[in-house]
Amino acid sequence: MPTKLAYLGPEGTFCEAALRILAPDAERLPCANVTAALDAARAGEADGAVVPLENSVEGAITVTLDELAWGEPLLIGAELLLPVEFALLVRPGTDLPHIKRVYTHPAAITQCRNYLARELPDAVVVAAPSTAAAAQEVSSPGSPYDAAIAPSIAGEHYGLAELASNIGDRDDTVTRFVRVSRPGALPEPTGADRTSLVAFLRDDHPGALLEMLSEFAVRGVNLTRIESRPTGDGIGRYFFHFDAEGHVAEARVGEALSGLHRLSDDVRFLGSYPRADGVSPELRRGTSGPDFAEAAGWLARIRAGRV
Ligand SMILES: O=C(O)C(=O)Cc1ccccc1
Repeated sequence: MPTKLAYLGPEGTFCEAALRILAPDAERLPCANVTAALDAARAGEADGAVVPLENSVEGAITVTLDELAWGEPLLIGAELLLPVEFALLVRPGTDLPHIKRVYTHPAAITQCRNYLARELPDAVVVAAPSTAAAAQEVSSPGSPYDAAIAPSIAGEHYGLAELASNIGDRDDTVTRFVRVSRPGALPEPTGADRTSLVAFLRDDHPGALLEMLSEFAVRGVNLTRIESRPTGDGIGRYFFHFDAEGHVAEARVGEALSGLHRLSDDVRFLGSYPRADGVSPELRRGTSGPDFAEAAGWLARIRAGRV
């Protein structure tokens, strides 16, 4: 039976492009937003979902971080780094001076800031559920929007003209997408893996975050992302997202996570999965699997009085 994956639709989003690379044979279920895509995976309407997690210019896609932290647990099983290029798409015949209202996903607004300031300084820019949703809307005859910022492919799909190409502030922008599914067996360690988790503070005190970070530091686990997100319980209340190098099956990562578990209110494991860039961690002396095994053997010996 082919896999069915939900994603941030409609057809023509960057998310769809990511899904096609991550799972070329999967059946695709376009959803109106990230929450709907993850809920489809949670409810079993799909076997999983592909959603954007962060991009190299603007940072986190916070809706994804928050969705993964709350609600029914989902596990990340794969990631993909997708270069993103933005096009300015219009109904055929529209030219630049006639563009008063631009529609696109918030991540595209922040990544095309210079172009918008330079070429369309007076245009109102409105947030859309996705880039392709914006293109689809602009293609409808009575649309209040004059242009969409979206991938070129969305322009082709919805019959729009490409008025300007590659309008991102940087031409090396990359978005990280993840494939998530309901909890099950983890991918095997590959030697170049990433582990994602969220941790909730037990109590607020000086050094609380430092204590969490120390659990990684003392075991030689490098972090690749750390994010604080509000818990919603009032100003100043935060929880933390971590991406760490390595797989939970490895001693140094596993022990860091159990250390974190001991001092946190709650730790939600979000998965261990192969890194898209294939980079293996540089292990510091004394932090390899055999080092941990040797130390455990030593401890067992001295506990048995064999000194
Ligand atoms: O709206 C899309 O096409 C997405 O997949 C989300 C997004 C938007 C802008 C940059 C990267 C991802």
